[in-house]
Amino acid sequence: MTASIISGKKVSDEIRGSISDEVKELVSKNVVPGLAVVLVGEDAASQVYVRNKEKACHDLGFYSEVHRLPAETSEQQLLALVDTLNQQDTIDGILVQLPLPSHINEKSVINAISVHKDVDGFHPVNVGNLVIGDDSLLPCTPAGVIELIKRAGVELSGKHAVVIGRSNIVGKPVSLLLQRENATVTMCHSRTSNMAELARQADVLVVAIGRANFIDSSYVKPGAVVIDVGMNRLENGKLAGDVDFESVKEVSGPITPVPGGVGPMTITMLMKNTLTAAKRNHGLV
Ligand SMILES: Nc1nc2c(c(=O)[nH]1)N[C@@H](CN(C=O)c1ccc(C(=O)N[C@@H](CCC(=O)O)C(=O)O)cc1)CN2
Repeated sequence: MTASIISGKKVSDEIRGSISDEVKELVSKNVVPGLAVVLVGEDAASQVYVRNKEKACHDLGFYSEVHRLPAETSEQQLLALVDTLNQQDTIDGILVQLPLPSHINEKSVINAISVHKDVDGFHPVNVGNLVIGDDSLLPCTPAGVIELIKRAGVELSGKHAVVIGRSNIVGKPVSLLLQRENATVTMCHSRTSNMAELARQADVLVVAIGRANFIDSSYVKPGAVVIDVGMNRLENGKLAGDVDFESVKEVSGPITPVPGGVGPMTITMLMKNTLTAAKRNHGLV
């Protein structure tokens, strides 16, 4: 039997509806959440994502600034812009779109963003708070993954979750958030020798490896929930996830599609973080 689809678009629209209502309330108090997005270079995928973020801001009534800088921008020039945005009262959240050109040190840039305006949740202080379980701005894609699982009605407590991939922006934080929901978490990565065997033990399988259609049905326990974080642009221009959707949906439980799954949730969680930052910056929480 074909699996049910977890629609990130549908869940995202529901959450954005709530965000829009909250923004209207804030605006009535003369508070307009402001997001600054910085894009360095001409990476095509990044341009799409930044455009999606800008549109979400406009749709939800946020103030939005997008700074599009040439690829030749120096690290110092970028750091100077971040410093200016840190001090700008109309800006509650700042993000610098990744990846950056190789001559710029990503860690230096992330560290330069004010912790309170770090709506990506990448700053070491926010990451540290995530690790120890303290309140923090959460990284958007991991937070979106958890929200999708919960809204699909999946109980995580006591379940075995297997995360394939250990990146700083997805694999590691999503593993921590799954633990926070009392799942038992196995993290697989490029050096894992028995990945398929471990993946088949998962009640919930989260895949974030950046390899198109890599995970087929041989990695999936019948009925397991499958969350595909992959975002791979194929030579024909189409988007593919890390999961071979057509094969896996015949054995899995609820599964996210690509596009229309985790991607829209990333943007929505960014809007949620920006709203939270705005309320905090104005002493409303
Ligand atoms: N500073 C950041 N950089 C990057 C992040 C991030 O969270 N912060 N994450 C990824 C890219 N990403 C956000 O920027 C992102 C990826 C995909 C989507 C999305 O909406 N995908 C759509 C399809 C879009 C398309 O047509 O290509 C979908 O899956 O339905 C949004 C955001 C790396 N960089």
